Amino acid sequence: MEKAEIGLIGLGTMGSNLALNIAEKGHRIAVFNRTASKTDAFVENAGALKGRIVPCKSLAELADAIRPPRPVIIMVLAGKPVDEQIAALRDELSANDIIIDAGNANFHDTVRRFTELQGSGLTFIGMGVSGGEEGARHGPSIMVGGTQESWTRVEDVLTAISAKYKGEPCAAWLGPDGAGHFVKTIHNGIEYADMQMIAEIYGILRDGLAMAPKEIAPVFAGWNEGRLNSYLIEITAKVLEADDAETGKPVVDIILDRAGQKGTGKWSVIEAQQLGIPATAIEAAVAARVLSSFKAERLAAEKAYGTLEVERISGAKDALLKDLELALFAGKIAAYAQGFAVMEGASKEFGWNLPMPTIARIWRAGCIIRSQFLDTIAEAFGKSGGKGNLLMAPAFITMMKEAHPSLRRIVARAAEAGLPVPALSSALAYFDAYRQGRGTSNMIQAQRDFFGAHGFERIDAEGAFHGPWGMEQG
Ligand SMILES: NC(=O)C1=CN([C@@H]2O[C@H](COP(=O)(O)OP(=O)(O)OC[C@H]3O[C@@H](n4cnc5c(N)ncnc54)[C@H](OP(=O)(O)O)[C@@H]3O)[C@@H](O)[C@H]2O)C=CC1
Ligand SMILES: O=C(CO)[C@H](O)[C@H](O)COP(=O)(O)O
Repeated sequence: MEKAEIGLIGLGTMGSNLALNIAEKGHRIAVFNRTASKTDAFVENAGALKGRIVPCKSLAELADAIRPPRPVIIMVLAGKPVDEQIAALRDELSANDIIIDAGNANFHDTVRRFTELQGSGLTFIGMGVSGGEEGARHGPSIMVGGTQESWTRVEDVLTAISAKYKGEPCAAWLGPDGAGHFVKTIHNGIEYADMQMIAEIYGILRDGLAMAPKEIAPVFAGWNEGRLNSYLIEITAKVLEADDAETGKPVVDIILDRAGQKGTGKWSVIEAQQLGIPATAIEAAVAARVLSSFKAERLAAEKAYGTLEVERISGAKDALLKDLELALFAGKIAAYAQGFAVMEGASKEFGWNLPMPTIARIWRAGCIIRSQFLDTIAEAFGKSGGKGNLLMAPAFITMMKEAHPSLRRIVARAAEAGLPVPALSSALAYFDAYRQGRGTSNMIQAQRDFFGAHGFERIDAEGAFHGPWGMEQG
């Protein structure tokens, strides 16, 4: 039988679609799934692509079906399952074969796996893939970490299956070992912030203006035609339009307000904290998902404090909608500035030399946060080389100057109305603190020195000083 060019393990949502994408681009692919019945069903439903798919019932069969040197993609749940698959593959593969972990791995695991495989003859690639089901099938954004030499060996197939932005492939080698998975993690952190801020604006429209889903849908659809144009805004409008077949009610109204999460948002926040880079909008988004999961506690608290009235915001609706659009845009700028700053911090810390303009470019299509906005970021980073906070790029200074007064008004009105906007208000506070030449941490320094003799710097002299606190010092 003709040998396959590539193998794939894990025929779940992402793996099955990625396998079809690879087959569609003309590559013969061998596939294996832990639950064999899924492999059979997958091949059965592969239609015209069936002839390019080699179903395998074991990893030995999979290895035998691929022409060496073998590239094998693992697309299973993150964590232990990946380690188990790598351990089992090591017995079946030989020198020069490449193992590619394409799931959402924690980059620390990727660095460890990369190191463990060094000297084994096998090569390891940690690859972030974004785009969900649809992206995997028709073109995801692909973020590769590993040796540059290993990237050249798989570049053709990965660029072929990736999304294209005006003909440019959204796949790139971003740096050694964990670089690809780190960038994918921060992509997801930004995704969390984007989604949370959209949900907060939806909350203002629903509870502040008492608008029904079908009234809100055209608002988002309209914004999708302007500066907020993005996949997430587009699907938000579609979500708001959809009805539940069983009840006839808008689907969004029957979905429980308890958000799930698989870990990438939390990893983003942990890494931001470890690197000492503020990522407050992302942190707020992760915390909001956690708080959303305390459903019973929230219901009890609502009972204790009393239910707030719906329709809490009044005034000229057109002006308010314009403010909401600009507020969301300003929040988005701050959240992306934070995400890119975390990547810049990691790049320095781990010596990765992450190519920021390339990252912005490969996020313009295929991935969940794809947007017109990323093209603006790519352009700004193209000029600056991607160094420094996005908030200091000339184009972003202009945009933020126009948009931040709206963010300020919306956060203030939401606070007055009792509507929670944690990500938007964190974004605003970050911006206000970032642009404040003289902040208030002189007081923190005074307090630290008062109770702990930690010392402080003066504005008018070099050196370390103590305050006149006397015996009260702790
Ligand atoms: N869904 C999405 O939008 C995206 C997901 N990802 C990432 O891709 C990866 C796969 O996700 P997705 O396809 O959604 O997940 P699914 O739940 O759809 O599929 C999971 C796959 O993992 C396999 N698997 C689970 N546990 C084990 C194990 N212990 N040993 C061997 N195989 C195992 C399953 O096999 P079996 O059929 O036998 O259970 C199945 O093939 C994850 O890392 C996810 O975070 C990345 C981008 C987007
Ligand atoms: O990687 C993805 C999108 O980019 C996955 O859909 C991921 O599952 C999203 O994260 P979470 O499940 O935590 O919301």
